[in-house]
Amino acid sequence: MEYYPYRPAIVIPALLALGYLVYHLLTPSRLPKGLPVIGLRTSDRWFPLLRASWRNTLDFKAALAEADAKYRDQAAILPMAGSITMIMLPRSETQFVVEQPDTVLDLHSAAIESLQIDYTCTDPYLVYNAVHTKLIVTTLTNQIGNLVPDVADETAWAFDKYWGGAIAAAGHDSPDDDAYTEICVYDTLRRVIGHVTNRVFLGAPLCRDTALLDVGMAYAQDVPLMSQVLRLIWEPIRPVVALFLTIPIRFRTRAFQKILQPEIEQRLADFDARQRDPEDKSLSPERNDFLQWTIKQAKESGDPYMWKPATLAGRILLLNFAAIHTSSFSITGAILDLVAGKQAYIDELRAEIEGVLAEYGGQWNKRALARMEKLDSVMRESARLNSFVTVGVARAVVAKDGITTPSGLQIAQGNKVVCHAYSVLQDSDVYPDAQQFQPFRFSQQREDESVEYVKRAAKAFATTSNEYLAFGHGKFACPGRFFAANELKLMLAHLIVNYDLRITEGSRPRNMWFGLNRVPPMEATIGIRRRKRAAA
Ligand code: HEM
Repeated sequence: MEYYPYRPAIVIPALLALGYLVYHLLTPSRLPKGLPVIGLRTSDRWFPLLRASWRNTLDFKAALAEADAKYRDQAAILPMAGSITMIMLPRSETQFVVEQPDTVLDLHSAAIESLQIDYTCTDPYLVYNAVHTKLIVTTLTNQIGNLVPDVADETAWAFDKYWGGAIAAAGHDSPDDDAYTEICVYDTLRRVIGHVTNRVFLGAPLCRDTALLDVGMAYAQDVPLMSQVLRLIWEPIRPVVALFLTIPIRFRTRAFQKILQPEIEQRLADFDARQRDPEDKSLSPERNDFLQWTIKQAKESGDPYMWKPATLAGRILLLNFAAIHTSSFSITGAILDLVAGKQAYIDELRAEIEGVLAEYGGQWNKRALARMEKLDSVMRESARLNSFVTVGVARAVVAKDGITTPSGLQIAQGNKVVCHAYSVLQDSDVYPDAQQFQPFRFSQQREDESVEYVKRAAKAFATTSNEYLAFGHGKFACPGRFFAANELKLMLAHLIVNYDLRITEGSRPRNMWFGLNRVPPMEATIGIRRRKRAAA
């Protein structure tokens, strides 16, 4: 009993707590002085920043409402537990942020910190040297048209597997059965998206390897979760704690690499053989998918590290991380919005899709998709209402001398700035009746011929602006957005033409908040049945 205070279970946490306090007292704050703090109450006399940060973390929606009500036109400090304290700039300065070069305000440094890449990525160099992003901007975006038949084929196959399969399993697949089958929107759609997106990343048959997709999805779930936990841990001990916390991530990365290894080795051997003899008829034709483009890019770099199977597989895993959750959230939101809307919306969409497709002989292609402006409008309107981006264009101040904003605020190196996104997307001065889902809001604006063409075209799903940060904005806006827009539109069109959705007008399950982000209700279910006389 007399040794009680010296027990390790007491001494170690006490020392850690003391170290934490000393470390913070000795580390000078880099935040600008005199800025108001979002989430702060006048009664907060002790640890005001800490208390504000917990308040904001527990109710980030309320923090954003306060930011919008009080600090629309002035900068404010936005503390969050487990995140570097952010500086939220006034709405008028979003354009200033997106115009800064990455030597001044950097997206990558912000993302590396936010996702704790040094711990959550088994090879952080893949992110520090993100050459796959260049391939998205160039090759993937240029190939969208050529990839449409593959995307259409995989979409049809995957919907048949998950939606058709659920209908059959419920015993409702006979032609005269009118009953609806209940399916979970997010769970089925993330699988459909996993197959379709990996058709483009890896080609068939690998894109149908459910073990590969499961590992990729689990990795994409682990990274945001673990990075959130890691950011809560005191920096000096974080590397040690991370060794244990990231075991599942290392396990999944290894499993992903192992599944891909034979394919990568075969492709590398074929690539070399083709280089030696381009006329070699014994080789199968060169594939047109992301893995193949990455191999070519790696070989052109001349650096053997770049074509190591682990490097190539690591890049595909990172792409799965960037593409699948974002796209799944987006289409889940759109389906839930449509189901909670009116049958007339679906009828109008079907008329557009079937009309345009008939003009192209029933064949999907990029031009046909571009002409489906109502479909495009539904995706943009749903992203406006449900975007996971709540504070946008997060950038780390990397310039040695910091930056001075247009309003004269001096922000030192090492800080992170963010801009208003959610409150703008939900602002009725910007989007009239902003709380309402108006599926054809943007297609109606595009029809208005009194407005010049460029401004009308700027209402397309993938077009970004200061008022529409769902894909970010400026030079570092999401590079995959043009591909995502095409893929998601094709999927939505496919399901609208081939399935009936049970409309539950006015009752849409609410989105959820996960730290800084908003995500769709992942358990939400809807009623579906195969449409009679399906046309596509
Ligand atoms: C609806 C689907 C998608 C949404 C809503 C979305 C959204 C975003 C956002 C908000 C950013 C950060 C931009 C910024 O901070 O300014 C981003 C970055 C990124 N996205 Fe997407 N994304 C989607 C689909 C995709 C797809 C399909 C790919 C890959 C093919 C992709 C690849 C990336 C990459 C690599 C980055 C980082 C860019 C960089 O490091 O410069 N995204 N995305």
